[in-house]
Amino acid sequence: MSRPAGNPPYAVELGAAKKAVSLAARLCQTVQQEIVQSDIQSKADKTPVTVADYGSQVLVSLVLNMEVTSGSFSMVAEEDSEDLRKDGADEILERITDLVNKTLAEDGSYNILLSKEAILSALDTGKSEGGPSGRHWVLDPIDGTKGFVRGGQYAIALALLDEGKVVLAAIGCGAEEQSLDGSPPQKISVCTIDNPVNASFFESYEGAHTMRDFTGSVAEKLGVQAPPIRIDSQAKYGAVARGDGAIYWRFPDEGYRETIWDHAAGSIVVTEAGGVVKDASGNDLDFSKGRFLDRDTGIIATNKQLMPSVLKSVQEAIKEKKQASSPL
Ligand SMILES: Nc1ncnc2c1ncn2[C@@H]1O[C@H](COP(=O)(O)O)[C@@H](OP(=O)(O)O)[C@H]1O
Ligand SMILES: [Mg+2]
Ligand SMILES: [Mg+2]
Ligand SMILES: [Mg+2]
Repeated sequence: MSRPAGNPPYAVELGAAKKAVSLAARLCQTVQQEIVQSDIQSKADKTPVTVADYGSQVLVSLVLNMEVTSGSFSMVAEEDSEDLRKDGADEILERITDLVNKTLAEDGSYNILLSKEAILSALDTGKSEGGPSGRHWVLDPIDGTKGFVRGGQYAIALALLDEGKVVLAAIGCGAEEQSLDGSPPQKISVCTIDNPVNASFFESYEGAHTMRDFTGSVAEKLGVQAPPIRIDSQAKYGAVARGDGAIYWRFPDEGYRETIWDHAAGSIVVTEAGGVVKDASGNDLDFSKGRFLDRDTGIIATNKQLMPSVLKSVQEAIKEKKQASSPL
C-alpha cells in the first residue's frame, strides 16, 4: 500500500483500494488453487485471460463504486466484456458470476447477488480513456496472468491517478503471503547499495517480455555479479521497494506499447519507498496520455544512488545496438 505524505489525504480512496484488492485477491487465490483448462481463454492479441482476471476486475469495480461515493467514477482497466458477450461464452460467464457471488457472500460486507448482465457491465466500467484531468482508477486485475496460470507469481495492481499523477496504490501479491488487514502497515524502503557490482536485478520471467541479450549486456557494463532474478508481474516493483534487490528493468521488443495499468501501482510503491522510476532517457513515466504509457525505450526502477550509472550503461548499450544493426 502506498500514499504520498501531505495533502490531499485520499483516506477514503486508500481504504477502498485496500478493500477492493483484498477481496479480489481472495477470488484469485481460490481460482489459482483449482484452475482448470476451461478457466483460461486467449484474447485477440493471443495473450491469456482467465476467469480470475475477469472476476477480480468486477470485484474491484464494485467495491470502489460502493466505497467511494463522491465524484464521478472513471476506471482504466485491462479487461472488458467483449469476448464474454460472444456466442459460446455463456458457460464461462456463468463461472465468473458464481465466483464473484461466492466471494461476496463469504466476505459478507455487501448483501448483493450479481446477474450475468451486471457482471458484464461492471467489467465495462474499466473502459475509460484516462488522461491528464480529473481522477481515474487504473487497474490490472491480474498482472502476470502467465505466472498465475503457471502457479507462480502474479499481482493485483490498483492505482489512482489525479490530474495525471499517480497518488496512491494498492498491490496484492499472489505467491507470498502477507496480511492485508490486521497487521499494522510497515514502512518499506529501497536498498542503499551504491556500487553496481553489488547490485542484483529483477526482470520478467517471460523471455518474450524483455530483451535478455540487451539486459545481459547492460548488466555486464555495470559489472553486476549476481544472476538475474526472474519473476512475473509488478511484484518486481514491490521487491525493489522492499530492498529485496536493487534494480528492476524492462526492455520489451521495439514496437511493444506499455499500458498504464502495468506500471501505475508498481511505480508509486517504489518512489514512496525512496526509489526512482525512469525510462531509458532518464525521464519520469507519464501516466497522463491515456491507456498507453508515454515513454522512451525501456523502464528502470532502482534507488537514487544507482540510477545514474544504470542509465549510463543502458544508453551505451542502446548506442551499440543501433550501431550493430545499422548497415555499413
Ligand atoms: N511482448 C510483450 N512485451 C512486453 N510485455 C508484454 C508483452 N506481452 C504482454 N506483456 C505484458 O507483460 C505483463 C506481465 O509483466 P511481466 O513480464 O513483468 O510479468 C502482462 O500483463 P498481464 O499479465 O496483466 O497481461 C502484459 O501486459
Ligand atoms: Mg499486466
Ligand atoms: Mg492483467
Ligand atoms: Mg493481460
